[in-house]
Amino acid sequence: MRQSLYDFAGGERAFEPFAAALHERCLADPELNHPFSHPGQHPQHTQRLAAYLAEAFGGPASYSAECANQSHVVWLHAGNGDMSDLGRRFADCFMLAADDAGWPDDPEFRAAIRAYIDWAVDTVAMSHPDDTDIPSGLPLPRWSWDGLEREALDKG
Ligand code: HEM
Repeated sequence: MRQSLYDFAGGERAFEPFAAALHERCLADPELNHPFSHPGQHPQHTQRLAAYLAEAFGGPASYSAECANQSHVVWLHAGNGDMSDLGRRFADCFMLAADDAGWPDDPEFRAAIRAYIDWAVDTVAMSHPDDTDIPSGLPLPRWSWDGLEREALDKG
């Protein structure tokens, strides 16, 4: 079986540096820094984001086991109105963070993670701009070289 995106990125050690770089990139962006500068954000933000992304890319299901489910993450981003420009900026930061963290610059890998983040921006961050009424118990979506793993979604 083909290596997961998680393993290809570098496995366990690859995700915290990536999440830290992504957070730095967001803070350095003139628009994106606002949502990330609100008080009361989770003190373990970077670690939780790292665990979420590791699981999304085929790593261990630690975020689902120890943190929360997809419903919570969608809810965190819901009800903020039109964020389309922020979404595009976030996706750009995501790709720059891959460089910052020294992730492989293999073109197929980069295309797979670009496809993921474009999809995730729509699904996670912008699916509920005007309400916070999120279906409960949504499983964390897994992404592979071929895109969304629907089977994982169906199984929950
Ligand atoms: C428009 C783009 C986005 C903005 C402005 C944004 C903003 C935020 C903010 C402000 C937080 C911190 C919430 C808190 O701790 O109170 C957060 C947490 C988080 N975001 Fe985003 N986000 C965006 C896109 C995304 C995307 C596309 C994903 C998924 C790939 C994502 C995954 C997460 C995760 C996993 C957390 C941490 C949840 C936890 O603490 O358990 N975000 N986001």
